[in-house]
Amino acid sequence: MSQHPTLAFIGAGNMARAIIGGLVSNGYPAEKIRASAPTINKLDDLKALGLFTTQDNVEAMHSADVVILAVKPQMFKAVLLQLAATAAQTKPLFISVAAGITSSSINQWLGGNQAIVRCMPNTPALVKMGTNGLYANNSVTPEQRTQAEEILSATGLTLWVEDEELLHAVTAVSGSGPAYYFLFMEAMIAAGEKQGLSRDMATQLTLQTARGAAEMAIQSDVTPAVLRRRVSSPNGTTEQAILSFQANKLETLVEEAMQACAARSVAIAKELGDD
Ligand SMILES: NC(=O)C1=CN([C@@H]2O[C@H](COP(=O)(O)OP(=O)(O)OC[C@H]3O[C@@H](n4cnc5c(N)ncnc54)[C@H](OP(=O)(O)O)[C@@H]3O)[C@@H](O)[C@H]2O)C=CC1
Ligand SMILES: O=C(O)[C@@H]1CCC=N1
Repeated sequence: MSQHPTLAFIGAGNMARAIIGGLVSNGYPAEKIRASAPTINKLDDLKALGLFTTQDNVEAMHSADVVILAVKPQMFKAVLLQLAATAAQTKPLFISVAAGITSSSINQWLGGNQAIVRCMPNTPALVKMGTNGLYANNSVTPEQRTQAEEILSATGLTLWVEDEELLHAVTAVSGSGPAYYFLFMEAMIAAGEKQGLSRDMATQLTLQTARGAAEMAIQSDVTPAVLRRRVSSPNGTTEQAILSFQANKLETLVEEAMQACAARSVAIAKELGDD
């Protein structure tokens, strides 16, 4: 990034910390990052990293070029109403990472005419392996679009959607997706242990296999389905595991889980939004 805009994180929980960690380890100057949250002692580690920390959201936002909204969706309305007066004066770029809450609700709560990028990130941002689905409202300038993309690409992949509704699907795939893989890892570790491996060995084998499979799929010019078939020798061992997954309807389980995830994102917009 040629210049480092001043960033203010409103909310400094799991997602904000993953993005901050990714940015700082990518060389983003800590003194250009501010963070606010109500429990000041939870911010000690961020302060130790060199960030300016405060309990006062308006103070964090003051003179920030980009304000990253990283509180729970339930807190959005109250927090944005508090920021509206400053937003009208300073006109920063807002980046919201909240699931469900629409850009029109955010704009309304901020008093209107605000440049808003909605981002659906994920926690692997912490290790610069994040995935960000981005949407910009009509007030976002081309320069601000580039700015948002530069900031978030320091944490991983960035892809834009032109239809905001698609962020529900992005949430179901990549926003919540790390949890599905963690669950699968938990299950593989437990099953490996049941077959006699130590917990440590089952964990190492599982995690390296997940890393290897993901890296291979990314680097390969063939689909995951082809790679799967290459592991599955005819009448071999893998075939039995795949047949067992299919008999237990893995594809249906995944589809239903992702539909439930997207439906919750739609419901959050209705329950908590003002559209
Ligand atoms: N976790 C994830 O994997 C992902 C999360 N998101 C989105 O990120 C957002 C945050 O989620 P997550 O980080 O998991 O949640 P957390 O509960 O971990 O973090 C919420 C943060 O908000 C702070 N907070 C609470 N009230 C206020 C307030 N009034 N003003 C300022 N800060 C406040 C909390 O501080 P304190 O601890 O002091 O109460 C905490 O730092 C959500 O909108 C979620 O949809 C999006 C993609 C992935
Ligand atoms: O579970 C949640 O609501 C958030 C949004 C996507 C991932 N975590």
